Amino acid sequence: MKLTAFNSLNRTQAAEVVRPALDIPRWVEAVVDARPYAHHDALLSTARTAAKPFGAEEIERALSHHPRIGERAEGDHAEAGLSRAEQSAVDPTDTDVQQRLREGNLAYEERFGQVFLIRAAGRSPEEILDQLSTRMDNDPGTEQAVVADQLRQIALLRLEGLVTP
Ligand SMILES: NC(=O)NC1=NC(=O)NC1=O
Repeated sequence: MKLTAFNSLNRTQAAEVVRPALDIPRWVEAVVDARPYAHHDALLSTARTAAKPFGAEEIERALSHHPRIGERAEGDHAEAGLSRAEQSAVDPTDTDVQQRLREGNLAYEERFGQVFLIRAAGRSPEEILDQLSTRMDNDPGTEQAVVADQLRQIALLRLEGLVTP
């Protein structure tokens, strides 16, 4: 949707447009309530500012919307489509990659108690697998900051596609 159209929606409609980017109510409201935006950069900078910091419960809520890397999001709602597109470099028929992702995801979840989240767009399976093993060495506090940053990157990338200049 164009920025001008986004500016003219009512609050409820505008919230529905941006929610697939990041389902954190405080963030959605901040982005919606700063309208009208004079230009696209103002939208992105508001979204970036509102996405820092995230509280632990906000991260937990947002993570619940992300399928595991390698598991294709089901459904035809906006978020599932975005997730499938972001993970398009991960070939579901590559059994070696799938196996390594499955094992890596499980090990990560056992250690950190939450899904492994990475901004997958633009990354090869090898890069994702490399991040998955590298981040296993993080302590929980460090890893939580990394997860928050990945959430921010995904949110901004999605927002750029949902509301265009
Ligand atoms: N577990 C994940 O990292 N999921 C995802 N990363 C993305 O960039 N999109 C997703 O759905």
